[in-house]
Amino acid sequence: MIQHEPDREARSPWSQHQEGQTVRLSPLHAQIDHTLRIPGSKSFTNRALIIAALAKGTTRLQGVLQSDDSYWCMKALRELGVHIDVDGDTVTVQGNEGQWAISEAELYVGAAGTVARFLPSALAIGKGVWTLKGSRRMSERPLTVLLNALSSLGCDIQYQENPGSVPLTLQANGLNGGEVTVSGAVSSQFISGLLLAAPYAKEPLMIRIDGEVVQRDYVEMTLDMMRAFGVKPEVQDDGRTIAIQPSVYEARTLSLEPDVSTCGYFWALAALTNGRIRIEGISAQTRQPDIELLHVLEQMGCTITRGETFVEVRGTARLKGGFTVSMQRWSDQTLTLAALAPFADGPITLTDAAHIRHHECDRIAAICQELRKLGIQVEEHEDGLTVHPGQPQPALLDPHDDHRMAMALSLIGARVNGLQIADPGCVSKTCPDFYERWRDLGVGVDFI
Ligand SMILES: O=C(O)C1=C[C@@H](OP(=O)(O)O)[C@@H](O)[C@H](O)C1
Ligand SMILES: C=C(OP(=O)(O)O)C(=O)O
Repeated sequence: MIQHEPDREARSPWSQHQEGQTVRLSPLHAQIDHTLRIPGSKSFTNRALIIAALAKGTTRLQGVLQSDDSYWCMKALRELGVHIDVDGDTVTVQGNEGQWAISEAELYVGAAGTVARFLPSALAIGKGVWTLKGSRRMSERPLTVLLNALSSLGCDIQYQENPGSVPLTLQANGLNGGEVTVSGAVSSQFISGLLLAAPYAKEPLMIRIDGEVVQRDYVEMTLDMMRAFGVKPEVQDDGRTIAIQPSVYEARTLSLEPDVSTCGYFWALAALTNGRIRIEGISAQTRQPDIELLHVLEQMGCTITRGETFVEVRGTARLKGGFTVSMQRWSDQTLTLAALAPFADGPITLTDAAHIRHHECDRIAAICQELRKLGIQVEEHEDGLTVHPGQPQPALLDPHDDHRMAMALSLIGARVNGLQIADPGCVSKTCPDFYERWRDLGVGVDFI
């Protein structure tokens, strides 16, 4: 029934659903008119945790996300001897000034791209031997570009199964400085990973970026977070070269923004059901690239109010389609738009997102497959898809063990009676209580 067996080991204790569950959704019983708060950004959470671990002093983070991705990040850091105290969404981290207390350990990164791509460089600055393991899917996701860069800077990497992927053993004796060239054409996280550790290289490190970077704003988020902890990256050559002097992160007290990628599902729900959703604690000026969704919702006929500390979306009786949009900068919302598209009055084409074939699943193939199960006409392209207007028919859908597939497809369940999604627990990667939130907004949610 479900083709893509979930990798249960990658679900953390913060996951809220049991094995074998399916969720059955039914349309809203009243129009949505709500103000919400959304948990902290996964991207800021894991950047802040890793920097705080490397910092001098005790950092206090507020608005930390509690989900699988942040759980595996904290667990790995704890296994490296970092003291982390969690009190709700407030987390205190005692920094190690770049010296890992435990010099031999096996670390599990789960299905978290941020942990798999940020931890190797942070380990490479230390002295020790560490084994990195991850979910089944993680061993298929690209890592070679980052690992080659680390090898060229003096880190020894042995692969246990396939060259260029986890599981692997990393033997480090400090990260050399100098120059390294890295491509961000498949993932921006390779560049972010190198940057996060760069202040602790033995000599100044110059990172040269080769070619176009997908989702470049995530690199800017990394640079912003480094600056917030007192390190001053020197960005030159239109952002293509970044120099980092040997320096130390200084502990801070920081409040993290809500996760705009998660906000996207809630704004899209208002768009789709002609409702109103205001999300507090976020400004449209955020660095998080998925905020771009607002422009497309506007183009589709929604009304957006951008306050200083909130963003509100009001839906429309008929969504407008008939356009093409490049998802290169904010591709985590590709699935959200693909799920809205059948309800628009013209086809929607999403382009420049070939890299999402390397995310939690091959997202382009997966969304096409699932939309077709609903009777929707879809064309798959190498770098995206075209979705045609149609009336989705209820079906049992497979989220391919991908949180964003489940959350995006759940939008359709707010309009189509009896839509079922297998393994709803996969939402715990970034939003463990997604279905409870959906239910609180009036969508019918039954676990069967
Ligand atoms: O650095 C980050 O926090 C992220 C970078 C992006 O990944 P890629 O650059 O690998 O596409 C994004 O899709 C992911 O959800 C978070
Ligand atoms: C691509 C994603 O995650 P990761 O950090 O694992 O790359 C995502 O959350 O959509």
